[in-house]
Amino acid sequence: MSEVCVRVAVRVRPLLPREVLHHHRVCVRVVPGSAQLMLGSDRLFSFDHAFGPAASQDDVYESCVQHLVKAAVDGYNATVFCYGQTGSGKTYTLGGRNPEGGLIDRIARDLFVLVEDKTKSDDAEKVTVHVSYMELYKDELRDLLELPTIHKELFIREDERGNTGDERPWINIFLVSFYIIKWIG
Ligand SMILES: Nc1ncnc2c1ncn2[C@@H]1O[C@H](COP(=O)(O)OP(=O)(O)OP(=O)(O)O)[C@@H](O)[C@H]1O
Repeated sequence: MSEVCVRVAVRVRPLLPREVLHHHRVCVRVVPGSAQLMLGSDRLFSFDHAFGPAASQDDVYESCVQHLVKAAVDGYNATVFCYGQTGSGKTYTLGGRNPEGGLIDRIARDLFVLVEDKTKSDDAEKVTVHVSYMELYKDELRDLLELPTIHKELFIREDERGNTGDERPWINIFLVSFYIIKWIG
């Protein structure tokens, strides 16, 4: 695995139909064959990965995320997060409401394949997968696995070992085991 702990990818989304209609123009472009982005004609920014408007969800997943799923199953901590201004494509990239699916779909698919492989190996241990799904919007925390709580005050707490999520019932945590989802909240 790479020695670098934090890697940054930039993704330029295509113009939306309404932007084309309003004659908006793209002002950034990926320098071909590089991980650099040119803003205007002379401002160059370097990243670990740079994806242009034609990049697919698979391109992003396979270059930036897939190896982290493997690492997580091998016992490493891994975090992937999207950051950007409103409308820049964070939800799209993660997988919200588009037929191609996104990172979350691909992570879930590969995670269970890897977990299943692991449980078949000779030194197999019991593997459990937990999932929580929350959104921090402005200063409000929303539990996306229990929409009726959307207007409740929710908190994230850490225990003495730095683990989050033990503060149930604040945030729902579901135990997921081989595609069977059981409520343990
Ligand atoms: N790579 C892409 N290819 C095609 N359409 C995209 C792409 N990225 C984003 N879009 C479209 O751009 C619009 C805005 O994207 P999205 O909702 O993902 O932004 P966001 O960063 O999550 O915004 P917000 O912070 O407001 O929730 C959506 O209509 C989405 O379908």
